[in-house]
Amino acid sequence: MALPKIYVALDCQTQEEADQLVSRLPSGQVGLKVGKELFTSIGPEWVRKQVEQGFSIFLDLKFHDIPNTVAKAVTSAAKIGVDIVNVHASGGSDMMRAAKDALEPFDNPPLLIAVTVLTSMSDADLADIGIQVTAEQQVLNLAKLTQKAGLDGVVCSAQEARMLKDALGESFKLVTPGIRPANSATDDQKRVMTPKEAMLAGVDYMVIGRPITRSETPEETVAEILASIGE
Ligand SMILES: O=c1ccn([C@@H]2O[C@H](COP(=O)(O)O)[C@@H](O)[C@H]2O)c(=O)[nH]1
Repeated sequence: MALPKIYVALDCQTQEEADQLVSRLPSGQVGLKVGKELFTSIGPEWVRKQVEQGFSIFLDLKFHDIPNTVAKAVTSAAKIGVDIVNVHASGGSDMMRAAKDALEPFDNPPLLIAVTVLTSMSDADLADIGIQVTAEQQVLNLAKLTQKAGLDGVVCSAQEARMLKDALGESFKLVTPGIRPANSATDDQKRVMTPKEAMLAGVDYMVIGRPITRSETPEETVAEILASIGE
């Protein structure tokens, strides 16, 4: 079954807040992205419950560790029944291959995606950590490494989407946070695009958090965003 185009980032602290938000989202039209904040607060049981209720889940824990540890972590994620799980591409080829191999025994494994350069980082931020190429070049380098390791795609900014589709093919999946409807605050995101621009650039799945979760009327904001991308 096709996965939803938009995953709502449920960045909150408590089960009550998460339940309240989920109750205002149209199931079947959007997926849920569970990241470090919520997962560390309330754990896998709540995520399993959302899977049982029919939500598609992107478990965004960005595993980055030695190959054995990451392989075991993605196995645990697949057992929860999530549709997308991710690792950091900068963990290297051996780590990414170990994660991919760990998903082999599953009949219906999640998409395995690698984070390239966080959408909150600019060229200057990369220079600060000793990376002397542009964010765009580093995204391309890590995306090539990811594809060679056999993963399904990458997390990147929608700004890099067209370049990656041209270089790596249409079937290589692109998952893009840093999505901001026109006139929304960019917050801590530095490489951003609107939902419509992202769709035109060829993005497969968009992650949108605060523009929806901070809205007084999240259901209406989701409806407006879906309409803007023709969904
Ligand atoms: O490069 C990345 C990787 C992950 N994220 C996550 O996506 C959401 C974005 O939330 P917004 O409120 O729409 O900014 C958040 O959960 C991040 O952890 C990312 O932003 N960039």
